[in-house]
Amino acid sequence: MELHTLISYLQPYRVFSGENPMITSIENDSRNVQPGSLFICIKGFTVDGHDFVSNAVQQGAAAVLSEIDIDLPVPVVVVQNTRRSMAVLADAFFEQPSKNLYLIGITGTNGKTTTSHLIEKIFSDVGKKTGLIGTMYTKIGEEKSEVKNTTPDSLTLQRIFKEMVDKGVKTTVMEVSSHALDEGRIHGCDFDIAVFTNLTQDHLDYHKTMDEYRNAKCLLFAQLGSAFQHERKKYAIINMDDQASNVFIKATAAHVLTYGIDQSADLQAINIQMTAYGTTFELHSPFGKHQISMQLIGKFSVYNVLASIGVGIVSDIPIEKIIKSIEEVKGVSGRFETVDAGQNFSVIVDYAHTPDSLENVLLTVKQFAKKRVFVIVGCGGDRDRSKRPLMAEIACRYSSNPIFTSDNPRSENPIQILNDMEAGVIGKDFKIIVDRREAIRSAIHEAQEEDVILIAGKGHETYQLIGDQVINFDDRQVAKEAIEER
Ligand SMILES: CC(=O)N[C@H]1[C@@H](OP(=O)(O)OP(=O)(O)OC[C@H]2O[C@@H](n3ccc(=O)[nH]c3=O)[C@H](O)[C@@H]2O)O[C@H](CO)[C@@H](O)[C@@H]1O[C@H](C)C(=O)N[C@@H](C)C(=O)N[C@H](CCC(=O)O)C(=O)O
Ligand SMILES: Nc1ncnc2c1ncn2[C@@H]1O[C@H](COP(=O)(O)OP(=O)(O)OP(=O)(O)O)[C@@H](O)[C@H]1O
Ligand SMILES: N[C@H](CCC[C@H](N)C(=O)O)C(=O)O
Ligand SMILES: [Mg+2]
Repeated sequence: MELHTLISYLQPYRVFSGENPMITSIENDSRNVQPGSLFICIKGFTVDGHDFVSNAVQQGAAAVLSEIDIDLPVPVVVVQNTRRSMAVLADAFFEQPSKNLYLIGITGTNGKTTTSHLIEKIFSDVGKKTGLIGTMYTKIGEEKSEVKNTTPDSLTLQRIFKEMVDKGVKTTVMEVSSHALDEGRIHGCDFDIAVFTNLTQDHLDYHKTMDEYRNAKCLLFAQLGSAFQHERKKYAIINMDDQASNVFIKATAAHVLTYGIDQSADLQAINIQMTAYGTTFELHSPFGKHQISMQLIGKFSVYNVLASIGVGIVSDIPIEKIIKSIEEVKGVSGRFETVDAGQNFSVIVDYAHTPDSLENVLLTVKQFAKKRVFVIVGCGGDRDRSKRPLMAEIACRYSSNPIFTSDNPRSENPIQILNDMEAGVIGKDFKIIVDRREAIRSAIHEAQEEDVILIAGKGHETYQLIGDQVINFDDRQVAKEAIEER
């Protein structure tokens, strides 16, 4: 695309040089620039992309998008906000790919990955080619690619959408993180459905207050558009049991379908019964009453299922087919995943890394535990410090044998993170074992028949981030090895 055609999508800008080169790619990382690229300089949280402009030009950038006037031998387009402009340009450059996708966005503190997998299954079971974007990977049909963020930056996102469209994807389900919303990573996305799972404390390092965090999440619903737009109906699927539900409803002009357990809602789960092997409940919906018997465990799983059923219903998928898909789901990798190496006690690996998710998962474990409950838990470095004492307190409240350990300390001193956790449980009984492998081994060696060990926080992760090192580490593998050592 010629530079002038591309930048015609922008709001007023200044351009230096009358040249009109052919733009063959857009890049926001100087290290990826090739001859013909438009290099976009982003002022980041750690570095300023404007500082890499000379590298970009040396590597052949055909033009530069900047927030400041720079004297360069290639055309420089100056805009007020390059991050916002990047979303506009990426959408235009890749020919507005999200318009050709049935796009479902999921936001909320917990349950995004789980719910997106449930929704993906519902759609693929009715024969749609699906795409999925989230914490674990990007998936096109069965083909998976690694990701850096839960929600990629706008440029990467539009590139993925374009690849999805080219590969015949019809329905894309994506997790939308609060960081992504705040940074405008999803500007330019034409969503058909937005789902709200829940809002509890996380990421206050970034958003500072719960109000700001909620406002960021609301942006998905504001961006959804009107109830009927571009010949398509738009829906917001909202959890009525969450205190913030009404704020989310007010934020959207789209149609609203609600779900809940405790509050009355369009889709409601009644008479929930749980065993250690699954959950049953009665679904009351606009289509009548249906009995559901699923393999997923916990009240929190019922919420994820209700949200997914809501998406299926507003997408005109017959309710019987939706229910069949849900009942077939065994679980999502690293979410309440059991490790079985022939031992006579239970080991569960779960991705709970917020106070609310830890409480939910421990409450679920306690419902079935016949003997002691061990929990091995840590808190991520360079993340919300204020959740550390809360998570420690929850671990002590609901387990007989809490062990605090490391979970991706990143640039922080692991001992300092553990000190922050300890501040929430002064005078309580717990162990501290800094090395996560040793913490897991200790619990497994101590466990007796019918005890339960919950290993929380890392779920599907296959690494431990210590300083700037990425060390191979998989809770499931480490637990298996420890069981075999016994
Ligand atoms: C704090 C934050 O949100 N940071 C995100 C942000 O980085 P940034 O824009 O500030 O980038 P930066 O590293 O300062 O660099 C600025 C610019 O210089 C460029 N650069 C840099 C070096 C160089 O040699 N040349 C060059 O051109 C960079 O490409 C970039 O364009 O934008 C990047 C691209 O979108 C993200 O990858 C990055 O996420 C970092 C890795 C991160 O840790 N983010 C977390 C907090 C996050 O976003 N998490 C949520 C999930 C939360 C949840 O689900 O619970 C997520 O969506 O992943
Ligand atoms: N609806 C829910 N409500 C509360 N807790 C939940 C819910 N669903 C899952 N959880 C808990 O939260 C953990 C993380 O779930 P999941 O990965 O689906 O959430 P997420 O929103 O994608 O998280 P992230 O913000 O890291 O992407 C699970 O392992 C489980 O302990
Ligand atoms: N999306 C979350 C994942 C946290 C996972 C946990 N293992 C940690 O590293 O804190 C985050 O980036 O805050
Ligand atoms: Mg996720």
